[in-house]
Amino acid sequence: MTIQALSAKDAASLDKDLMDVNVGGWSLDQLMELAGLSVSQAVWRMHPLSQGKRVLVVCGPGNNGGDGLVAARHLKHYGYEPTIYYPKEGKNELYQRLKTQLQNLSVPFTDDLTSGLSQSDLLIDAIFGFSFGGPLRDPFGSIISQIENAKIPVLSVDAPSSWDINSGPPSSGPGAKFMPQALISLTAPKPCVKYYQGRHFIGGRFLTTSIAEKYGLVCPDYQGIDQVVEVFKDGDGEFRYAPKEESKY
Ligand SMILES: NC(=O)C1=CN([C@@H]2O[C@H](COP(=O)(O)OP(=O)(O)OC[C@H]3O[C@@H](n4cnc5c(N)ncnc54)[C@H](O)[C@@H]3O)[C@@H](O)[C@H]2O)[C@H](O)CC1
Ligand SMILES: [K+]
Repeated sequence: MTIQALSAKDAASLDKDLMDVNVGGWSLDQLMELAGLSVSQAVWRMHPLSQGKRVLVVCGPGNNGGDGLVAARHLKHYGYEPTIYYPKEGKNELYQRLKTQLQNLSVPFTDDLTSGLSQSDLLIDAIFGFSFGGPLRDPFGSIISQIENAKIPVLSVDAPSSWDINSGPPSSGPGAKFMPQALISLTAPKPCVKYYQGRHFIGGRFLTTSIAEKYGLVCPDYQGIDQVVEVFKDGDGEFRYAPKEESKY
């Protein structure tokens, strides 16, 4: 079965449905916890501890950044050594709580991206997700330039930051050459995945059949306790779930 993409507008609307007390019934904290847990499991799959424990988590000011903060906490418990680069901190209490949780685990925060990059084995791009709208405002142009030239693998959360959610990478400037090694789409891939080449996971195990049907989606075929499922591009460029017997999990 092919996997349908979710436009930026539909992703925001689906998010609202999930959090409607009479529709999905979820709170933002719950969704973010599951999203961040999925990100941490994608790291476990693509970059096991044996490939290096030092993970630089670059967080943006919105909920994409919140997913990164949650993922960092789980990674710390798995035995990784996360460091957070959070140049524009989100203002609401949820982000402050996530930050306190990390500080209580002695997870360091750095304001030096250059050193962070040189001292890490993997980077998590949790800068922007489905609410990104270009062009990049300061200080993110130079941050994206540094990340797209990074020598370490990158896992992007929900979308490669700086890419337009619907139309993909910018034609020039920061982000034009950005092609992360791995991507985890939350709930469903966004249309920009058409331009993406790399390892691709889906996570955010909170979709139900009725909400999926409303948006023309298929619930990902999660196996057992997994919070991620890997997807593959077939010869027609369509994304498909791995058949059950071929699942790596
Ligand atoms: N249902 C789900 O799948 C869930 C996904 N989650 C994650 O939430 C993000 C979307 O979060 P949101 O807060 O709406 O927005 P973003 O984090 O994408 O970004 C908003 C943030 O970025 C600033 N910004 C936007 N454009 C620019 C720009 N050109 N230059 C600089 N700054 C920009 C804007 O001002 C805001 O501050 C989704 O992708 C998932 O990762 C939830 O965690 C759970 C449910
Ligand atoms: K991102």
